[in-house]
Amino acid sequence: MTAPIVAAHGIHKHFGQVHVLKGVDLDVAERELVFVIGPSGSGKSTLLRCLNRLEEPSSGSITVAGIDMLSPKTDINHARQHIGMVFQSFNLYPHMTALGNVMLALRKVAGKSRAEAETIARAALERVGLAERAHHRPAELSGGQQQRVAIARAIALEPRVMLFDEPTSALDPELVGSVLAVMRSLRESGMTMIVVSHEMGFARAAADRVVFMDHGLIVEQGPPAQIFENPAHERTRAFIGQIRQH
Ligand SMILES: Nc1ncnc2c1ncn2[C@@H]1O[C@H](COP(=O)(O)OP(=O)(O)OP(=O)(O)O)[C@@H](O)[C@H]1O
Repeated sequence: MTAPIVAAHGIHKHFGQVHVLKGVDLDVAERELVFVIGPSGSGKSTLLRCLNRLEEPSSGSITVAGIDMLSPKTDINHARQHIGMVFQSFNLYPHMTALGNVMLALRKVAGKSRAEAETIARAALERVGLAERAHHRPAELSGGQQQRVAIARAIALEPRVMLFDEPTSALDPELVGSVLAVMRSLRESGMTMIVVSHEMGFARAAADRVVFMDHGLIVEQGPPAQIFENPAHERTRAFIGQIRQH
């Protein structure tokens, strides 16, 4: 691997007495799409949240796009511009339009002028297929459209890496495809992505690597075909069997 764009080494995270991440190492190459799977409570969300320091790791090192994320000298708000994050719940401001939500991030986080922010926000909404809905409020949009606004808000900041935490699990099944299509086009444009999700079809089609986490550790990783069809570990096999039944 050439120098990884995300390098997380020896990550531990405790919540009080609970040891949630127990020494996770994850290197991600530029343009790679890494899928993270694992049982509920295995630490997948916590790992993503440590990568952009929404959570403070108890120990370890994290570098993203050359920035030492854990250094006290790092301006974390500035650093987060490089790491877009999309959550299960879209976290849009309900009183603002789609355009307003995307513009707010550009104005507050990137310090863009109103005119600049509007131009960039419109282009980002276009990219997720929502140019026509720019003036709709979240309540006037489907869940899939709201999630696409959230993606537009993140990509408008031109991040180097995108983190997705169960981006489709709050959506009605018929809306999942539209969000996956946007993720696929991002992937095709060369975006580096780390995706926590159980969308195995998408993982098979788009992921370079699947990482299986259990009890705060990466148990096994490899290409999707290997992890889904021929996992080496009993725990991976049991988990894949479970998600297949859903
Ligand atoms: N802020 C917090 N305070 C205390 N415990 C937490 C906190 N956040 C997460 N945990 C605990 O850390 C463990 C891992 O949670 P995490 O959300 O990372 O798991 P996950 O693999 O993403 O699970 P899921 O698939 O259910 O989202 C869980 O036991 C959870 O209860």
